[in-house]
Amino acid sequence: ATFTPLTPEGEINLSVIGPYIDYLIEKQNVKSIFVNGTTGESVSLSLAERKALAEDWCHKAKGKMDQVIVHVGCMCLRDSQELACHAAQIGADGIAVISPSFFKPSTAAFLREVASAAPTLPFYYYHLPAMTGVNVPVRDVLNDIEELVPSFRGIKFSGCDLMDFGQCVSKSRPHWAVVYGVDEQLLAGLAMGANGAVGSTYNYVGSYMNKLMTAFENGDQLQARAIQFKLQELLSFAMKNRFDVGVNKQLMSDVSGLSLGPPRLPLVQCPQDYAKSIFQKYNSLFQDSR
Ligand SMILES: CC(=O)N[C@@H]([C@@H](O)[C@H](O)[C@H](O)CO)[C@@H](O)CC(=O)C(=O)O
Repeated sequence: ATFTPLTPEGEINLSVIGPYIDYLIEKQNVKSIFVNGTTGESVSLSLAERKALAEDWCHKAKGKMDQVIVHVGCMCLRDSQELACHAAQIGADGIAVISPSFFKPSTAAFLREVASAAPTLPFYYYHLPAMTGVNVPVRDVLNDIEELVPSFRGIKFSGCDLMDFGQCVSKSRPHWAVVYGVDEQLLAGLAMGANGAVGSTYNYVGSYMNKLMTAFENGDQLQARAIQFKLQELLSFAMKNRFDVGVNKQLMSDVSGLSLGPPRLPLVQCPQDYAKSIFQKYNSLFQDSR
């Protein structure tokens, strides 16, 4: 899940996107990206900014990355449809939609209507209950979902309810992706059957977490756990203080050397002292990961 590069003045900074893609591929072994999601501060961006970013990510990742999934969720159905239609025009590999969260849905009709604006694009439902407050079990959303949304191809599950996640895996079809999005417990998601991962921390621990996935596939639980525990140690250090997109983005800038800029209000920039201490913690845990 990519961060959105901003200039120090807070404007979107497209000049960073090319080097950012190269960094992810070369240093983190990350082959696919999820843009304009939570990490990308999509809810703080205008439609015009989201379109410009999506276009640039798709254009610059072409021939380099396997997939660019564009998140098009908005509070307003018409806005989501406009972004979905735009994603199809710019050659995105798929779209994802988070549930609207002010007026909370009781059916999957919103998903159906967004998907219908880009019927040829693979469609993913993005579940993030801690942020949206939409706690409808995803296993229920999946009932007859392909009749409702013929382009449905999977779930990005960023919740902690592993029973619900397991039920999604159990109900999934072979052509779906069921990817897990709580990085600090990816191993549990893999044990439950996740066939991929999307998350913010893979920006700077991607190569490491790829090793976790390989260890898991090889049945090396001790190695997989050791890697998971390191990420947990970094995040529990950060969460004791503050760990939001502002802090996360600063850490990525420090690790990668890319100038990702500040977050946009209402998020605020990470204080310098704190940025230093979290970067030190990162280096003490992951110095061999870059
Ligand atoms: C709430 C939140 O931001 N969750 C992150 C996680 O990667 C999260 O930052 C990580 O697990 C640390 O808690 C992702 O699930 C979000 C994500 O993939 C996105 O940017 O759309």
